[in-house]
Order: sequence, then C-alpha cells, then structure tokens
Amino acid sequence: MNLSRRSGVEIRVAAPPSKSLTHRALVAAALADGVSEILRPLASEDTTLTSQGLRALGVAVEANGDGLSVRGCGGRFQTRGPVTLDLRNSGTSLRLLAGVATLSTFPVTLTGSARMQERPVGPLGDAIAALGGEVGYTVRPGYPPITVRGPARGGAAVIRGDISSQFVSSLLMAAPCWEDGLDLTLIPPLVSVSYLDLTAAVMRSFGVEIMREGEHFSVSPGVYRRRIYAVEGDWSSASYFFAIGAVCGGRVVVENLDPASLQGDRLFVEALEMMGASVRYGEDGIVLESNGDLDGIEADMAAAPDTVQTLAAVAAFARGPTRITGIAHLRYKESDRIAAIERVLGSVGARVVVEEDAVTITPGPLHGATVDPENDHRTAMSAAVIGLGAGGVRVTGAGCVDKSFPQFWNVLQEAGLL
Ligand SMILES: O=C(O)C1=C[C@@H](OP(=O)(O)O)[C@@H](O)[C@H](O)C1
Ligand SMILES: C=C(OP(=O)(O)O)C(=O)O
Repeated sequence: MNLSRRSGVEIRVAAPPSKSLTHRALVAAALADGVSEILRPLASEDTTLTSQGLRALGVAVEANGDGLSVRGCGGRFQTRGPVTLDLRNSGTSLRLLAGVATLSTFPVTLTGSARMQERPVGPLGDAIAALGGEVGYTVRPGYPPITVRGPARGGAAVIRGDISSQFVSSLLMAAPCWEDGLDLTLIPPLVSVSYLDLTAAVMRSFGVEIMREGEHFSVSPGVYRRRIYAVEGDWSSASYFFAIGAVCGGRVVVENLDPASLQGDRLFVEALEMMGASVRYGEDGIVLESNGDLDGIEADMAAAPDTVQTLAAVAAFARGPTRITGIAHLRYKESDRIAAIERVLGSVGARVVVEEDAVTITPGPLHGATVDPENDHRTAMSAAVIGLGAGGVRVTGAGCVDKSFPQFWNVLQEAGLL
C-alpha cells in the first residue's frame, strides 16, 4: 500500500464495531441459558476465531442478518472428545477461551501462530490450576500450546497484573460457571485495566454478579442470562482517523463511538488535545480539528496499550519530544511493539530512545520509507498515519489489518486518502 502526503483533510468515517466487546459478548452468550443475539458484531479475523473456537466447543454460532445468533450451553460445553483450538494470532481469543475451557468435559488444547507461541499464558495457567483445573504445556512451560482440563471448582486465587489483563478477564468470565465462584486478587502494577471494566460490564449485562474493590474481584456462582447485545464502536480502530486529522491538519468526524464508553482508548483523543488538536463530542460523531501544529507531551498509556503506536506516529510530527510511559507490556503483543516503534519511526527519520517502560520520540526531518509491519495490524495502521503525514511511505503485507479492521484500507480509499 502506498501513502502520499495529504494536508487539510476533510473526512467523515464510521468506527467499526469493538473487537474487545465482540469477543466478550460471544463468550458470555456462549455460556448463557438460551439463544442470544449479538447485533453489529465486528467481522474480523480475530472475532471469527473466537466464534470458531466456541463452535468447536459445541456452541451454535450462526449468522443472523448483520448479527450473530448464539445458542448458549448454560455453563457446560457439550464436547464429545478432546478439542484442539488454533487461535492463530488472537491473544484475546486464546486467553478468554483458556479460562472457559475448564467448562468442557474433555481436555481442550489452545494453540496459535509461531508468534502466539511466544506470548505468555503461564500466570493464567497457574491460576486455573490453583482453582482446580488441570493445565499442561506441550512445548514450552508457560506458553501456548496449553492444554486445560476441567472441571475447576473456583474459589480464591492470586494473579500478577503486569503482563496481560486478558488473564484476569479469562478467569472472571469463566467464574460464574464454577461451583465456588471466584475471589481474585491482582498483584500490582496493573496494566490494561480498562479492559477489566469492559469484561465486568459485559458480564453484568448478561446478568451475572461481579464486584470489584481496588485490586480485588469477586464473582458469585450464577447463570449468564441470554440477551440481545449491541456492540458499540471501537475507539482503538478510530484512533488512526483522529491521528490522520492531527498530523495532516483539517477536520475528521468519526461516527459510531460512545462518548461515555468504558474503552480505555478513549484516552487517545485526550492525548491529541494535549498536543494541540481540538476535540468536540458532537451530536453525530466525535469531531477533531487540527491545524497540524502539535506539541510534544508526556503520556502514561498503561491503560490504553493499543493506541500507543498511533500516539508514537503522531509524536513524530510534533514540535518537541514526546515521552510515552507504562508500555513494558507492549513487548508481549502480536510483535514486540516497542521494537516496532523504534524500527518504523527510525526508518522515517524520527529519533526513538527506548527505556524498560517508556519510549521518547524526538521528531526529525521526516522522509519516506518502506515499512514491513511484520504481521502486526497496529504497526501497519500507524504506518499509514505516518505515510499520510509525511508522504512516500509504502506498507508491505498490508492485509494484516484483517485481524481487527478488515475494512481499514477501503475506508481510507473511500475517504479519498489513498
Ligand atoms: O481484553 C482485551 O480485549 C484486550 C486487552 C489488551 O491486552 P493486554 O491485557 O494483554 O494488554 C489489548 O491490548 C488487546 O488488544 C485486547
Ligand atoms: C493486542 C491485540 O490483540 P490480541 O492480544 O487479542 O492479539 C491488539 O489488537 O492490538
């Protein structure tokens, strides 16, 4: 994909449905006591992997118009033998399904791409074992492939919070179906905490009880109630459009976003405001205006990991350095995203200094480059932002956006930006 420099953009786009909420709604509906309807789910590689995984566990997930109809299993998967799930590159699918695999009568092996086999799952495995499940690893302890065998009783467990919130979401979502529910204590520091709010919100909307006090969660044994669930728009996917407005200058309107959303990536537009863009929550969308003059900032992005690369891309266009903190856990994503920031921004002329938990980006005269996103969708989409701001950027392997946002390049084309 070739990106040329644009300035003074005027675009109106709709955010695609939320990936995180689609995964969660599928899992909750699969555990519920009847047929649920999921309206406006995200159609993407990763959410399809969650649907396929649930089907392999015996749950009927069927297209119903634009939505999905899910016949819940009532808390026990009716498997007829051992199951192997290939969740490819989807961390959320693998981690969420590892917890609910304790609800299968037969062992479930969860595996994925070569990169997925480098993404940790050990703290989740240890917690499942402490709660009464059986856990084994066939290649490397603590990494997929992981085999989970239920039943788990539930009860009390402790888990570290600094690697991935998905471990916690996984235990929380399975917990209502365990005899003793769950009392879970998280060991700080906590990363990606906003995703735990999303998990709790979806669980509550499917009728189960979950309480949080600081670092402590408790979930009572209970039943997910079937329901009609409409998926709101995705603030992470929307970040690329806001970023384009900020670096190119002009006016960008993004529709289909809830201004009161619990999604942590809502923080991203606040970062752009600090950099000098103006943001208004209008009747028919979120409106960003910018004259392209941006200041460098300091931002703690621990709660919003998926927009760190978008912010790093914008930082390359600011007047001074930007320091982004709270990001050590980006090393465990689809790629090592701290290395990706250093590599991509370095290749277009910005200077990047990496620390254990931070990066500092110092803008320089920018020039074009060929960017290989190394199969990381967020690297590809943030490279598009750099390309539209600086020009002369070619993104190879552009199809990797299918993971979370298959329409990304089409939306740019329809907006007249390609
Ligand atoms: O639970 C979720 O839906 C997600 C949690 C985050 O991961 P970590 O908790 O591993 O940081 C985020 O990066 C991922 O894209 C989606
Ligand atoms: C990290 C991501 O997803 P996952 O962990 O589900 O692979 C992402 O979408 O940026």
